[in-house]
Amino acid sequence: MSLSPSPADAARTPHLRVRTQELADPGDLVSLVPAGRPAEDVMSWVRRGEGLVAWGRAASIATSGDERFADAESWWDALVAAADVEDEVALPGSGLVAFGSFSFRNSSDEGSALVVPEMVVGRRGGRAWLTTINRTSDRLPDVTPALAPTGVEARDGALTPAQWRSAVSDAIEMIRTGRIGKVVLARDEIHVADADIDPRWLLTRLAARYRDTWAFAVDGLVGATPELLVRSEKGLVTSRVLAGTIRRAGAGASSEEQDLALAASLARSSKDLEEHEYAVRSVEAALRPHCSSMNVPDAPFVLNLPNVLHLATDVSGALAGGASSLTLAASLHPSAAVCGTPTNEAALVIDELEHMDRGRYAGPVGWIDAAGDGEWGIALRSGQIDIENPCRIRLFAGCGIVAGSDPVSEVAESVAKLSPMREALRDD
Ligand SMILES: C=C(O[C@H]1C=CC=C(C(=O)O)[C@@H]1O)C(=O)O
Repeated sequence: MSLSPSPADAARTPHLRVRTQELADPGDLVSLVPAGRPAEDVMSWVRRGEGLVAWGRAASIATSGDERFADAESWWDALVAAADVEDEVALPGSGLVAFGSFSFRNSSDEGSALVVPEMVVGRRGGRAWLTTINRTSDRLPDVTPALAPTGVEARDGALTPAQWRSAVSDAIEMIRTGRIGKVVLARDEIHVADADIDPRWLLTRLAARYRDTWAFAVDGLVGATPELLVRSEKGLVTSRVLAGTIRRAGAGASSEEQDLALAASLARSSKDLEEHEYAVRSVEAALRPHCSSMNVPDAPFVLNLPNVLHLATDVSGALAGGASSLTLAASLHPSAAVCGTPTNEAALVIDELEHMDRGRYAGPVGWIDAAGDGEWGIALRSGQIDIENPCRIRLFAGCGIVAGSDPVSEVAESVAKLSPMREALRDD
């Protein structure tokens, strides 16, 4: 997987002592994260009660720029080579793991990070485990309830909704003149509480309400993404591609009949099918060089979330060449689900029209283990807690724009995509 580290790198590489032991069912994973940790030291990757939660910081690297993925991977390879690991569970995600979050753009002012926690609790297929890293105690901390944010006030981010709607109109014009085929435009909003925001509160609410998403937290970035950029496990690579969205009638209000009608209209919408096709093709093109064979379904299915329905395609492949999950995530980023087609021109349009640095929103977020296996989502439906001022969180949402898009509907779709985080910040 990697070249041996140079003697100078080896001298700088921390020597981690890692122990994984089987655990009796620990109950709800998110509620195990202890109170009082800074937001940047709380980690999660949980879906339907399974996955990983972690806390503390045994080692970490901050990277940025064009080489952010490669630099993080070299650091990780050196760390793995130097670690002393005893792992009685031997499942993907047991033993040594790092959680990562990477900026959307090479030029972002917000860096990227890989963090190796001090304690990890995992559950998979009914088995649970505890991993400790450079710790002598293997006692789980006491469970303490998460704290609801109070006094939360919201304000516009870089653009007001009206300004963003006009940016969407400009994008549609650029598409009609043939400059690009598709672009994904995002907007942000700022929420400020009157005390530090507890990431455990957000995770608990997101994991309970959005069970088909991955509730993640890495380095202060917290969210519930429905989109799996890549999972790589024991030679099998999978990716869940989403693009093309319809709003549901209202939280909990939709009847089964309404949902079926909405799903049928989404599955027939030529505008959404076009938007989706761009995203699937970009994922297929990025994965193909790493796979000996691939399965790309001809037609999408409809993924039903509490706030929206999405067109979804599960792409899979047999890994050839042994790239790590992080290398695969780097090759896939940015897919047309978050950038556009053609990629470079769409990225320029994003710069021209969004007027903001996306930071880590829409970048890869997830985890990697010592074998290189891991799961990387796209950081959607999320917010970045400000590490300097943890009372403040910046939320994001974006929408794929194609020739047939309507600016007013796109603003409404962005509101629906902001709703999981807006609701998670409430105390009711
Ligand atoms: C960019 C976002 O969603 C993407 C993923 C699924 C559906 C999308 C859409 O229909 O526009 C977007 O491509 C976001 O949620 O911020």
